[in-house]
Amino acid sequence: MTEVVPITNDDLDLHVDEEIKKYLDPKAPKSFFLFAGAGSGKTRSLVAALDHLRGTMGKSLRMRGQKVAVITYTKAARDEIIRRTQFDPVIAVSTIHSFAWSLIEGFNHDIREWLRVTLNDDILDLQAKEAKGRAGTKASAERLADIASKQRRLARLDTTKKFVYSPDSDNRGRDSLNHAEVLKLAGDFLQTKPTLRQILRDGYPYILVDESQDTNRHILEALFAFQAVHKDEVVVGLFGDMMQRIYGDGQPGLGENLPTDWATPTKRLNFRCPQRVIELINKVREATDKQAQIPCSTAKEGHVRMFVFPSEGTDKAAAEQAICAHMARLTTDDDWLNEDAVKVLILEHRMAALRMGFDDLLAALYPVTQFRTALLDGSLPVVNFFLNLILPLWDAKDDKFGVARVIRAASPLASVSALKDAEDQFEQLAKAQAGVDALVGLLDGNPAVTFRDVARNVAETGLFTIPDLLKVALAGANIKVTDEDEEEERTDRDKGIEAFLAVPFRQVRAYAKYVGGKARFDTHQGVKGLEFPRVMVIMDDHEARGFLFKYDKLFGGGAEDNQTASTRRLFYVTCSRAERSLALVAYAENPERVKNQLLANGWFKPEEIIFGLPQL
Ligand SMILES: Nc1ncnc2c1ncn2[C@@H]1O[C@H](COP(=O)(O)OP(=O)(O)OP(=O)(O)O)[C@@H](O)[C@H]1O
Repeated sequence: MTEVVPITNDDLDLHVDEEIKKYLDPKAPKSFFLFAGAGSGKTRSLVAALDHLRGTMGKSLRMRGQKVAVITYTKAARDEIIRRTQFDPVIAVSTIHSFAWSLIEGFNHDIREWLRVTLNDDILDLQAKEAKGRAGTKASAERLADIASKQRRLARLDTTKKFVYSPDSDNRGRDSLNHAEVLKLAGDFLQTKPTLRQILRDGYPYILVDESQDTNRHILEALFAFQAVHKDEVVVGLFGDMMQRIYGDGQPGLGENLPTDWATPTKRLNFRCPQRVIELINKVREATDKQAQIPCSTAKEGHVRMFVFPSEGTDKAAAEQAICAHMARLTTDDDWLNEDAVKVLILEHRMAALRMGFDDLLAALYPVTQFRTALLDGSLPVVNFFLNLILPLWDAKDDKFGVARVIRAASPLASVSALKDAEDQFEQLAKAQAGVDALVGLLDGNPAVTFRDVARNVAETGLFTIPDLLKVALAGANIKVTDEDEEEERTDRDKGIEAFLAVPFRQVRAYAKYVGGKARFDTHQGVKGLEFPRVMVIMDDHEARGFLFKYDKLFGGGAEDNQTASTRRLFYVTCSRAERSLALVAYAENPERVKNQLLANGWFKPEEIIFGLPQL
């Protein structure tokens, strides 16, 4: 095992930031591609570049009405960069979807014609498939429905005056564009419309893209085309790491065959991880581009342990608790015993839901495609009725001011107009109080109360206005479905809400913690760009039921294919989040095979691999 030795000179990569400053010189702009390993300070270099631009160019950019465009992968990353650049309006930070929409919004005629061609092509394609396929099958029924829906949309095009889009919603309106269309439209328009390229050049002479290994390929290709035409007037700067490409949207060979006028600075240090973690991620990376990182001078030795359990028959909660205790002893870091101080990475939201206790809630609503995004970001109205009104009210039951706050803000019984119209205001307020008492009476000491019980209770007292979708579900609650055909006719949405209403109300608390970002759990994919002192990575193919990633295959010496490669990249991302110590937990179908492979591939020392419950 090649040991990594910390560097004595942490300035090894300092020249990169200086070079970037030169590329940003408006008299000699040079586009660049800064690709480097995890924790090497790419985001830091991005912020340094922005600070430099604000300091040297801020005034002239403002005078010309220009801005620096920064494209981030997530909203959280966007907010972080906005914060780190002190909310300076000259820095326009957006996610790829907002950026794309800002380019094409208002080009209604061009959008219409683009959609006309695209929809026609799609319909022809589907019709050809239908002609070849078998009639009467599920696939055929879906194809026919798809054709009909595209034809309806086509017929509507001429009456659509203005196309609308929101980067943060499901865009289900008549005149809405969907997320994929907006990215493709922006990509196509930028490639084919010189006017749009000029608008972009005049508005944004600097375009910096973070996490560009995962940035949508249509937009990246268009940015390359844009840069090629305006290379002496603009700078496009791409930041990223191909080893951290974990979404399918990016450009696979990004960085290969870069135009010769692009600069390619790189960084070799890792400022985040301890030595042992860097040694591991260098090994993991060996199978791809062999880029090895060097620890910075202050890097501690650090700890890594790999725990392997059979996927069947293991009490996972107990195992994970024992691992925390073991890690606390091994690292002499008692924060491993503090739930809130350990970041636990799971593959699927379901794995967090099971561990936290909102699995029924998730299982009911997650399958409803139109609900999914809102469910995971905490903005789904049918759940938020319980989350934002009922839960805070119940929590405030012993605090009369707290109760009054919720009631005044949201109860129609205590609204200004209700009180004004009431003959007797005290009587009116007593009605609201009776509603509160009925609700608290139902919830107190009664863990089995379901969302439906709560909704009915509130509907009876009129304490809050029930969202329409819940009203629909309550209306149908007593009607039994008589046969399979009838069941088929019901929408997934209605079935999902019905299942949700049968779930115990108390699951909403754990759900609130998870979507509020306060849980110790996060997904493997969701922590890209972040860092935590103690990281536990849970790898459980069976529980995750995923088909994109398979840890059994990565650890068990399976064939080297796309799935193994993407799992290896995901593993690299998760391991490289650790600032101090790292516990890896694999629930394997064949622990014996995993054991032999792990011992053979040299990623871990024998004493770092633990089978079954660790001894304290
Ligand atoms: N030159 C430096 N001196 C001291 N600390 C640094 C330096 N560069 C980066 N860091 C620190 O190292 C950590 C990782 O930096 P950063 O998040 O910018 O890396 P990254 O390359 O964007 O990582 P990743 O690709 O893993 O998301 C941060 O805590 C950052 O403050």
